[in-house]
Amino acid sequence: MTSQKTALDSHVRPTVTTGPISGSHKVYLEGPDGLRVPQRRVELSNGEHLDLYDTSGPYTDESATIDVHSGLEPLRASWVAEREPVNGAVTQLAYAKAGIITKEMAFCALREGVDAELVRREVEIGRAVIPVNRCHPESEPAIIGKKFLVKINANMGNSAVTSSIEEEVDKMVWAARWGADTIMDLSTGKRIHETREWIMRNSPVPVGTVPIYQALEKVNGDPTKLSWEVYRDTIVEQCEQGVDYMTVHAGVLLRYVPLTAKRVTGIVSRGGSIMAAWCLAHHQENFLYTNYDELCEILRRYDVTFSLGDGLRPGSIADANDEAQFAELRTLGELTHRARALDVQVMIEGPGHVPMHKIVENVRLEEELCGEAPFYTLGPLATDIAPAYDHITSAIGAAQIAWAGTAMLCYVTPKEHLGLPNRDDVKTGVITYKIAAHSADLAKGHPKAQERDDALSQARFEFRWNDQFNLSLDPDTARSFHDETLPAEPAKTAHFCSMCGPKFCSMKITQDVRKYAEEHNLTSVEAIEAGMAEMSEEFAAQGRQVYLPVVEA
Ligand SMILES: C[C@H]1O[C@@H](n2cnc3c(N)ncnc32)[C@H](O)[C@@H]1O
Ligand SMILES: Cc1ncc(COP(=O)(O)O)c(N)n1
Ligand code: MET
Ligand code: SF4
Ligand SMILES: [Zn+2]
Repeated sequence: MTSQKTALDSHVRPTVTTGPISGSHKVYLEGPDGLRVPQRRVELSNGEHLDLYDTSGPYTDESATIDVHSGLEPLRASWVAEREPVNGAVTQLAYAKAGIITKEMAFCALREGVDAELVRREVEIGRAVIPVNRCHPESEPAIIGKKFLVKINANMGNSAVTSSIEEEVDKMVWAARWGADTIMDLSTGKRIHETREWIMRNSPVPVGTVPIYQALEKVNGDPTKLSWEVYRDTIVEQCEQGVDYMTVHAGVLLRYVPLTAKRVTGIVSRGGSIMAAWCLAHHQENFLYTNYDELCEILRRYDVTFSLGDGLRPGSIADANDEAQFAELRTLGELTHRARALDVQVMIEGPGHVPMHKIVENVRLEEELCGEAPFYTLGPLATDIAPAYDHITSAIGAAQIAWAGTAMLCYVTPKEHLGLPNRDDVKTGVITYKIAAHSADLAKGHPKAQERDDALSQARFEFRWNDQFNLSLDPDTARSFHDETLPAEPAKTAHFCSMCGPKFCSMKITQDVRKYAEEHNLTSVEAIEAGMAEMSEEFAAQGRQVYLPVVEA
């Protein structure tokens, strides 16, 4: 285990422990121009190994941040410094339009095992984004788009009620370690700027924020006191700090607010409710909408990606796919095209609470209205009735919406609707969403997705217990569950576990069947049938039983 330190204020220096995920270590994929992409390699007991394509890898043997703070240059520092603007812009979108493959694009291509030209092309047409602020050189670029692996985001940040800087940095490290592709700092409590500074300088993954939260804090929590000027100063401050993408609720228009009046749960988006309150109090159009061009200009200077917020998303099954939600989506479509014309990258945030039969319509409409900009959805929860299990209710919706084309899934933790998640909740949320994202990758037929399932299944069938654990999303928990009943070392190669015991282990019986067939040269159907009867007697003599298949005449 290593402990990470930074050169920031020593009075609040958090000590964060990271360490390898069981049975794996860090290796590098080598690309052109000295490009190196960290990967997590699992060494198997049969002498093989598997490089996991789906994990960034920094928190395996060591963290990327150790590199940063051990005096090595941050990954992207020279990439950013060497580059000239194109058409006055420094965004990945501008470079892609100019036909340039940036280092970030090459890095993403290597990481995903695809051609760099595919990455450039998808960025150019806006179907993928690479959120990489020029001022966040520490981060390892990731590509978000439906042609690529489904990504997951982990939310964190303090609230006025609880949490400290140490706890929030700890959550960031924990989220990245278990496989979050991006994180969002949604702090609304004390020391927002300082908390974010700690997260930014230590995070190896892109960081998103919702700037209206900090703007509201600056006016003491009174939404009516907000103004474009306060907001603009806040985003410039966050751009300078290196925030890679920002949620902007510019689609909550004054005339849409009444559409929520008859909803069961009204406006559940924090940003959405703040903007609705401002619009009504001033009876003016949303200042994010009216100042949108200037907003684009600012984000363009840093290459910050828009995450156009779904301020009117449904917060209950009853409110799903209603007029308020889709009216806002149409406006987000307009804003997408305006930002793209100015070379600013765009993602679109999506719901929320949606029953399964209403999920696909959300994706198709988003694609149509927003020119296939990457969809970034919060779950959605497929039912409202299981508080304390909303990581599950939402993973059901998340797997389906990802299969239908959502590019990034925002996790939901077991604490949703109940309180601020802690570090354990962060891990549960991340693992749950890795399951949803990977299930979608499999169903979408991503060429590398099945490799891992096959490797784990093979290990399982061959009773290589340690390999089964090490190939899993959460080796620690898998191992501890197994060891709860069979902790002794020999059990790690035993041909059974405590579920069925030695005589009823179906995989063990299958192996016996195969072995017997091989030994008796039972290669034809007739021979197998003859052999089965014989084997049955042999097994019976050992006090075991096999059921012979009934073969129709
Ligand atoms: C949009 C989503 O963001 C989540 N959310 C809002 N604030 C925080 C926080 N500080 N930590 C974790 N999740 C948060 C809520 O769960 C909401 O559903
Ligand atoms: C996928 C997604 N949707 C929304 C938000 C913002 O939260 P809010 O809209 O409640 O301010 C978010 N951070 N991520
Ligand atoms: N659970 C709510 C939702 O579905 C969010 C509550 S906290 C802003 O969006
Ligand atoms: S999660 Fe809690 S604080 Fe947030 S909207 Fe729901 S009830 Fe309100
Ligand atoms: Zn909710």
